[in-house]
Amino acid sequence: MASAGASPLPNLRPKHRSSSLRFFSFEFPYSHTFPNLPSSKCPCHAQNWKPSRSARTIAVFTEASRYPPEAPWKEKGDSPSNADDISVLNERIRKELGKRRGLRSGSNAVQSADAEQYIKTVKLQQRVGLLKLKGNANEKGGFGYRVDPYSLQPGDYVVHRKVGIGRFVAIKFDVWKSSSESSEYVFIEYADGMAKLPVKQAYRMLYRYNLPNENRRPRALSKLNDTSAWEKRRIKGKVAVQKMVVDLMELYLHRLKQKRPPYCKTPAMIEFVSLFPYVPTQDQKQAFIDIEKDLTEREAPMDRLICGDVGFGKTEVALRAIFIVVSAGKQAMVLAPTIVLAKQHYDVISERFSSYHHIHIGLLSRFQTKSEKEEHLSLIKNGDLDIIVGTHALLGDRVVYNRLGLLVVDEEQRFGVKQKEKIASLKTSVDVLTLSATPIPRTLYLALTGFRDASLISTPPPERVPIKTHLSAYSNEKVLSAIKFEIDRGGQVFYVLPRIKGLEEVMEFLVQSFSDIRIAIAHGKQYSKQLEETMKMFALGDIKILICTNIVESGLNIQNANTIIIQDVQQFGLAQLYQLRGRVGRADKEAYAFLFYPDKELLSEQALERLAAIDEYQDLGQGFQLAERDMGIRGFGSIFGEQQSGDIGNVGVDLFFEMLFESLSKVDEHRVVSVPYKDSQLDVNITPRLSSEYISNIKNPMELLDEAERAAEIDIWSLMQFTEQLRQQYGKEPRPMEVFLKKLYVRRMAADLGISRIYASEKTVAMKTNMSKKVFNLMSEAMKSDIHRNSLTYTGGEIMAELLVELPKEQLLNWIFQCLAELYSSLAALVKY
Ligand SMILES: Nc1ncnc2c1ncn2[C@@H]1O[C@H](COP(=O)(O)OP(=O)(O)OP(=O)(O)O)[C@@H](O)[C@H]1O
Repeated sequence: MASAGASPLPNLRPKHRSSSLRFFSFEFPYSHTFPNLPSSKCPCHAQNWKPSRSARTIAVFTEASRYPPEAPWKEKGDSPSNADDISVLNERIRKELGKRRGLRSGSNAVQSADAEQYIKTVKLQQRVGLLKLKGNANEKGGFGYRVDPYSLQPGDYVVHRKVGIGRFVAIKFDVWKSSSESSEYVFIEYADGMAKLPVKQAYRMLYRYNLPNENRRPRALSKLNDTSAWEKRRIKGKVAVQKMVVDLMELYLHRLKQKRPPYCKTPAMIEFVSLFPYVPTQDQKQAFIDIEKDLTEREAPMDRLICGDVGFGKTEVALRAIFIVVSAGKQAMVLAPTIVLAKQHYDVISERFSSYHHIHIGLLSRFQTKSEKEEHLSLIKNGDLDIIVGTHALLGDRVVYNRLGLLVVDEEQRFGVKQKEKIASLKTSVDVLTLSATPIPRTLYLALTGFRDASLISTPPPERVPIKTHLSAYSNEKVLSAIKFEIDRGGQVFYVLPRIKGLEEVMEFLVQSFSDIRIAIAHGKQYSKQLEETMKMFALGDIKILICTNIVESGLNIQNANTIIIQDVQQFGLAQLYQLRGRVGRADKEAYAFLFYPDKELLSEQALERLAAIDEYQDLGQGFQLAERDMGIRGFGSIFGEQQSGDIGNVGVDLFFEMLFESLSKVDEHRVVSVPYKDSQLDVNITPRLSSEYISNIKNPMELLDEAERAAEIDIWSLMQFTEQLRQQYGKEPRPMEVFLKKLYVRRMAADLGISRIYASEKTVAMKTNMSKKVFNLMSEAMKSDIHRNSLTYTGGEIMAELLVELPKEQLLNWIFQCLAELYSSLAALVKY
């Protein structure tokens, strides 16, 4: 049987275009494609096509069909084939739905009843989370992200929910127009004037304008007298937030549909647990319970995020998950972002599993020779390795697993787009545990309760002491005395620079003073063997001082290294600095971080602010506060993916978060219940007559029309595929056919939007719908065309449109098509079950 998805079939062109092209007849007995039409190269192609059972002869040619054939029936006034309404809509559908369909097969992935139950559970769980947040409300002035106006400094950028981005000037006493009493006002500069806001109102409406990237500033200030541009940005942000939430929810629902038998609770676990040399913290205990439940009580594969500050003990959580899976005879893969970290994980795992001789552990690394690598690949394939550790190389096609059960991903945000896609595709078939050292704000975590499986480790292991951080201008003496102190107490030192250039110079300087100890250089451009050797010797304690770049940034755990010196600290980002500092203080010894800048005079205001923050947040676990203030967005990235920075840029992080909370807590209100296609009625009396020229060119025209109807009945994706392929084969259709197709699109879109009937009377178009007013508001707000938006109103169960004039039938159909297409573009932001 020919498989359309696997090998693209040759493309079709109509017979009348044969002159310059080689074409031949092709007997095509039974295919996944629909009759007469060719397969496209789309990976999702033909997913929904029910094959026609009859054998048929089709024309095939060898040239790619990038250029749709020119249609002989093209009429004056026809829109060019690549920019008409249908192709614009098709393109959008492909863009918006394509990715999701790659991840989820079938359009009815989740049954409405399942979804209902799930939404209920989520709401319940979330209420608990939100209650906890409200419990903290007094300390933080509510769980919103609004700013305390008194904390603003002149020049700070702020966002007013209704007006947009401005610059804070001052808080001063002033009088309100007619009143003689003076009170305090917040003065904000906008592009076209100064706004004066009562302090009380400022508390309700103002946000700080933060961006994920600390160096970015808003492109322009908003205008007081024309808020339309701001309004557009705000709505864009709101819809983006909604889409993210719905996407998260759909992924979750989809995953719940996947099934695998739960793992057995193994008695051997008791022994494994007893071999952990520490008393776990409360948060660790909870995380152990969470993963054990995921693996042994649930049928849906696990997709849990273990989120915790640097050095707070996430690794043990992963080790226990690995133990459960491996004890059941499955393989576990541990994926690390760098080879140095992969090696460290390998060492830790080998040590922790050292009493289990039957569990075989392997490290796939670029340090290995070709034959070593081949050997490892065959061990993995034959199932002779139970735990496989490595970098992204483990995701390559050459790595064939025997019975992969668990994937542990360390610091997923550090992998590339392709690798993340691969990880996402694995999530439907294996259990996945993701470790993230980037703290997520507690508020975000609690608000997400129920939407994303996450365990938060926010308490440090006992006896951990805060890292003593010293920030000062560079001096040789300070460097030497810090190193001397550490070496004298038997410890080791990280010496970090922002660039490779300069490492040698530091080396020369240090060997003069510490000639009797081993000092080495490490950076990412070194030969792998050399780097491996250096890291190994540093881990063993043979090397006492490691001069390096931020290659040591995340995850490295060397308990005896308790002093870190960071030179040219102003060149590092706050998050990076936080991670770097976390390399020390990973045991119960007091640890020190010395942060040196060259000369305070040379530092920008921003750099000073950043450094002040790292200085301020020295206590253990303050990473979370830091996250809340400056890098919440990174933690946010590990929950939602990183693509949203553009949307966030529109409104700033704080307002974006607030919108996110609103959207999360209202997810059940933003729900569209589709109606069956057959029940969606279009009462616009227009019957297109296909020309004989067009019909004569088509084999089985009646069947083609039936196919179109069937495609529309399946879903919009199928209808899009149908029209695209029709055009590939026959060129842009003549107007009557376009009308026919548009009617199908209108009914399909209407059905998806929960619209059961569309009818017109003089200048009025009415659409009977089950959608709520809230949903209608969201959809119409997001409409790009003012004309469409302004003409629509919602009155209990009906959307009414008032047109300026009564339109002829065909134009009316076009209007309805456009209007629905606009409403349709918000569908991704709505729950659709
Ligand atoms: N409950 C505990 N009590 C004392 N020490 C612990 C405890 N849990 C873990 N540790 C130790 O703390 C150190 C840091 O733990 P681990 O490497 O798991 O941190 P992590 O959260 O993975 O940090 P990173 O994000 O930096 O990788 C390890 O040496 C580990 O053995």
